[in-house]
Amino acid sequence: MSKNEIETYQITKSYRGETVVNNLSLTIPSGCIYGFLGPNGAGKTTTMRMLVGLIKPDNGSIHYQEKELNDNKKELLKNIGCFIDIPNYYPHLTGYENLKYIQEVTNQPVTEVNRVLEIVNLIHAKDKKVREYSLGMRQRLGLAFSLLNNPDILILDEPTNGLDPEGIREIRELLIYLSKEERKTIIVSSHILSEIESMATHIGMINKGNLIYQGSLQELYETTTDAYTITVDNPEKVRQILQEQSIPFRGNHQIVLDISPNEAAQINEMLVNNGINVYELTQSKKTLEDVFLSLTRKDREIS
Ligand SMILES: Nc1ncnc2c1ncn2[C@@H]1O[C@H](COP(=O)(O)OP(=O)(O)OP(=O)(O)O)[C@@H](O)[C@H]1O
Repeated sequence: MSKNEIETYQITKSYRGETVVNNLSLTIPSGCIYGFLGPNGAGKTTTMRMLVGLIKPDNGSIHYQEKELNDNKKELLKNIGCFIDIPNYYPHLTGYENLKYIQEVTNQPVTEVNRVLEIVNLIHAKDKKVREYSLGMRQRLGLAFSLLNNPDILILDEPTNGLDPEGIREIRELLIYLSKEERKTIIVSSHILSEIESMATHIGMINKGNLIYQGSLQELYETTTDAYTITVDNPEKVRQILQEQSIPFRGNHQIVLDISPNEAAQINEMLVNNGINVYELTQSKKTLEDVFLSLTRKDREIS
């Protein structure tokens, strides 16, 4: 198996002269959970529609294990399960009957229906009519659709949208299970950053159709600094020392520095050597939300 399951090369899509996905090159390693992040209207759904062949890029190409999507559509799509918008269910039919319909149309073994209902934890509700399902149950039924035929790749557009914390937790645990136990490669989009943070191994962030970050979650944390708040006996003198040393800081009432743990130790020592009593040096880890906002801010400054 190739190291990268999915690669896009500079894909672009415009609607009525407006570019909504711009030269986007994504690299999605095999077996990862790739959190695809971006604010509303960033181009996530459009990208995912291109990934599953629902729409074609105007430029660029999409490859699954080095095979071009357009040239091998039938073969490749068999191995991709997707959840882009909640499927149109037959509300008067049960969950089981809805899945059975698709199973028959797509000519899959009948055992697939119970298998996927078990995975998404709907087996107990399989004989309930879909119109009686909660939103969370409908979302999970949508995931069951994507799991029919046991694809290696799952492309899921905001599967936690509109769910309560319990529903979100269930989907998160399900995706972690599918990744770890069933070795699936999963692309999952969201604008709930903390959600993605708790399950993704890799991150792609887009803003206005442009890629602003891509890499492992680990790398993202390593390349970003933490915020340190310092409490001292003489804040005025500390501000003066920091200015003299050209060390940037922020905060009106408190002194906050965006620095690495090593730099924090050095600054602490330097302040003590200057006769300052340092009462407290508190580290607050940046959340993905902080990182995202600072990256989009940078992107805005550039554009
Ligand atoms: N079929 C279409 N025709 C015209 N414009 C479109 C079409 N599909 C998407 N757009 C526009 O493309 C932009 C990106 O939309 P897209 O749905 O891909 O973003 P998104 O990141 O998924 O946003 P959200 O989180 O709100 O779902 C939006 O400005 C949207 O209005």
